[in-house]
Amino acid sequence: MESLQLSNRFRRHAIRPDEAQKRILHHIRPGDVEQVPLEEAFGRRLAADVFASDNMPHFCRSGMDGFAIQAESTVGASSDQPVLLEVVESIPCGSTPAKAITGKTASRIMTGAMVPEGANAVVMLEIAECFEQDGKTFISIKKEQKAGQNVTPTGFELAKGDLVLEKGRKINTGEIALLAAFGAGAVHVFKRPKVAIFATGSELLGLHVPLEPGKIRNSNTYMLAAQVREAGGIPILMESIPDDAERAMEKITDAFSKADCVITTGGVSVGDYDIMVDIFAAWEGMTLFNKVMMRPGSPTTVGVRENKFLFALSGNPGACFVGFELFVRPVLWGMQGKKDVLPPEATAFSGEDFTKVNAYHRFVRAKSYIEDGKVYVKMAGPDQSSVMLSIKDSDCLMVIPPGGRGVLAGEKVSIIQLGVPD
Ligand SMILES: Nc1nc2c(c(=O)[nH]1)N[C@H]1C(S)=C(S)[C@@H](COP(=O)(O)OP(=O)(O)OC[C@H]3O[C@@H](n4cnc5c(N)ncnc54)[C@H](O)[C@@H]3O)O[C@H]1N2
Ligand code: MOO
Ligand SMILES: [Mg+2]
Repeated sequence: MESLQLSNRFRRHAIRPDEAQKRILHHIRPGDVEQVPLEEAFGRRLAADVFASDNMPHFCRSGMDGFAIQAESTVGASSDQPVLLEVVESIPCGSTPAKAITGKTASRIMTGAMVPEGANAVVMLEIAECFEQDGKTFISIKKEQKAGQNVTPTGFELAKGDLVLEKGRKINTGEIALLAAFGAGAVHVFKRPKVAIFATGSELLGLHVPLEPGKIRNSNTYMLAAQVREAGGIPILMESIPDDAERAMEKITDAFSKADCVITTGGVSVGDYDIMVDIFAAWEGMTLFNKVMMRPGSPTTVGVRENKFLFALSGNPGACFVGFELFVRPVLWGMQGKKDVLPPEATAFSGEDFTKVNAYHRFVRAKSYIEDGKVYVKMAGPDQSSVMLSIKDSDCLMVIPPGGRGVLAGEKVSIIQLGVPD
């Protein structure tokens, strides 16, 4: 990096939030791949498509405890004229039947066991009356049975070779079950991106010291670490940087060698001690944007250096939170191979008037609820950029377009969903 020119304050050019995201998307690259045991794969993202290695199920399977029969053998069966079938064997789970079924025979079968050749239905144990005669076992069936009943055909769920899970998909509970079923003891997944997090500001205190006048505890680092973790990354909590641009530059440069991307919070606006402005003026990376037409988080600045991102988020907790969701999450997702990386958008009905409009898009921390089968959203609390409290109560961001008169109660509003399972 070049030497700092502290007087060289950045000239700012505000761009729309969607344009800012577009610039970011252009630079996202999937990260490295590693192999992990299946039991450690939960929450990771697949680095390759997974195809069915066998039919699922790979044999025709009984869905009930009962008797495997040929449905046709029960044609005309009634209470007056029950059909009698000789029971020729008993098939437990895990074994292969020895005898084929004919129109005159049946086999005792357990749930999950392999249906014998010739059989196409299973009669539930409760329906078939069992009796012994001349040393042989018989069942009597008093009702016609349908072909296919209580039988799961081979390949009912998947055929061998079917695409089961796409590359980039998150391994959740259902995926784990499928991978185990296909014998994937180890899975290729994208590495979790390592994210160095710096707070900047001489007012910041550690968590274990008492408050002092004019100082606050550094909460953003921990909030961001939680967001990073939730987005699949590994947070590296760096020591806070005092308002000293030279030292900040050294520490940030050093962090680039250890982490896959770097986030800073604070010091990005136009204050005398807003050192991130000087960093972006002096660094060797490419600055993608240094102002976004959005509230909160308008001074958010993002750059790329050797394919690694530097996100300078606002110090105000509300703005820091929103900046992460709009700009950092897509990158962390993309590095883990996720296909759709922009935060999921939807529409809901506004549960209240929101008329605080300005020239920029507003991303309002909001809470959704369902009433009469419709999804409504309301502000999660005071929405100033400096407010922390409303973050914990928000499950979406209401998107209020610039200009106009805002959104009235009952009108449709765009929302960005937060924390949606993906
Ligand atoms: N004259 C102007 N002033 C401001 C403008 C502007 O355009 N002209 N922009 C405002 C906007 S919008 C925002 S957002 C903030 C951005 O501030 P910075 O990103 O420079 O952040 P700081 O100045 O460092 O701190 C702001 C605020 O946040 C608190 N903070 C900082 N770091 C943390 C942390 N790690 N944990 C918790 N809280 C933190 C800090 O103490 C300040 O209260 O600038 C406006 N000003
Ligand atoms: O853009 Mo700032 O983050 O509103 O206060
Ligand atoms: Mg500032």
